[in-house]
Amino acid sequence: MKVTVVGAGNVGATCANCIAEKDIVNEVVLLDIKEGVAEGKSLDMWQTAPINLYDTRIKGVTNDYEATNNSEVVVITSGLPRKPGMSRDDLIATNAGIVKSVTENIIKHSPNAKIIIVSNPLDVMCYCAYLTAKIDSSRVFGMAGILDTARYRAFLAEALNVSPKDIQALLLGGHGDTMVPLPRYTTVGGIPVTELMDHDTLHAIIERTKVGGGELVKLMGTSAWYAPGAAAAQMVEAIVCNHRRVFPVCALLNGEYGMNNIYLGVPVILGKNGIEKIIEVKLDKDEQELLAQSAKAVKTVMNVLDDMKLFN
Ligand SMILES: NC(=O)c1ccc[n+]([C@@H]2O[C@H](COP(=O)([O-])OP(=O)(O)OC[C@H]3O[C@@H](n4cnc5c(N)ncnc54)[C@H](O)[C@@H]3O)[C@@H](O)[C@H]2O)c1
Ligand SMILES: O=C(O)C[C@H](O)C(=O)O
Repeated sequence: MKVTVVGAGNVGATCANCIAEKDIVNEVVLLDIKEGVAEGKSLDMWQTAPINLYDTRIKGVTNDYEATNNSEVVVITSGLPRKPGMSRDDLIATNAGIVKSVTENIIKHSPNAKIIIVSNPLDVMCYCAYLTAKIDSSRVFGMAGILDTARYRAFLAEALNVSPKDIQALLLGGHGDTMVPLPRYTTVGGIPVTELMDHDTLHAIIERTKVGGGELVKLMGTSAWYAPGAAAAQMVEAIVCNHRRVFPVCALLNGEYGMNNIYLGVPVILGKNGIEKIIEVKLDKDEQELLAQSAKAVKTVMNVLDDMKLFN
C-alpha cells in the first residue's frame, strides 16, 4: 500500500516520518517542487529505519507525479505557512492555486485516493480541493480538529497534572480563531472536565486553544509542524488500517448541523473509505450560536475563493 505526502516542508516531512515510523504501509512518497529537497529528506528518514525499526520505504521526488500512482491516501501540505502578524486567511491568494494544481495532478494519478488537506486556510482549501477533484466529499477532507483538540487536551493535562492520554475532547467549527471547543463534551477518564476545573481556568484554556496556532507562530516565526504532522499521520493510520476512529475532521456538510455546502470541523468516523459517517451531536443554544459564527467566518473566506474565479 502506498501513501503520498505532497509538500516536503516542515509539516509534510514530519507527517511522512510519522507514517513511516508507524510501519503500516509499504511505501511513502514525498513530493515537492524544490529540486532535491524531498529526495534528501526521504533519504535522511530512511536512514532512521534501522534505528527505529520499520520497513516502510520512503521515496522523495521532485514534481514526479508518476511516482505517486495509485496512492491509497494523499496528504496535501504544499503551500505557504503564515508569518507573525498574518492570519491563516491571508494565505489564500497563494495557496488556493497551489492546492488546485496539486489536486489536479493527484486525482489524475490516484483516482481512488482519499485526500487529506493540511494547507491553510484549511476549511476553504478543502473546498478548493473538493471542487477540483470532483469526487465524493467522503474522500476529500481536512486535518485540523485532531490538532486543535490535541492542544486543548495538552493544556488541560498540564493544568490538572494528569496524563494527556486520559483526556477526551471535542471541538467543532472552522480552523480559525472562531473554532468551538466543547467543554460539555470534554472528559478526564470519563469524568466531565467541569467537575474537575473551575470555570475561569477552563475558559482561559479554551481561549488559549483558539489561538494556539498563533502562539506558536509568534514564538517560531513560522507555523507549527510536529503536532500537525503527527495529527495528519493519525488520520492516515485510521484510513489504511480501517480503524473507524472517531475524530474531529474538516468535512463537507450537506444538511448536518443545519448547514449546507460548507467545510467545517465535525466529529466523523474515519475508515477505509475515508469519512464513513458524520456524527451529529446535540448542541445547546450557545454552542449553536458559536458554530454559526465560525461558519460565518469560513463563508467570508469562501467568498474570497469565489472572487479568485479559479473555477469558472
Ligand atoms: N491544517 C493545519 O492544522 C495546519 C497545521 C500546520 C500547518 N498548516 C499549513 O500547512 C502548510 C505547510 O506548512 P509548512 O510549515 O510545512 O510550510 P513549509 O514552507 O515548511 O513547506 C511547504 C512546502 O510546500 C512546497 N510546495 C509549494 N508549492 C508546491 C507545489 N505546487 N507542489 C509541491 N510542493 C509545493 C514548498 O516547496 C515547501 O517545501 C501551510 O499552508 C500551513 O499554514 C496547516
Ligand atoms: O497556525 C497556523 O498558521 C498553522 C496551523 O493552522 C496551526 O494551527 O498550527
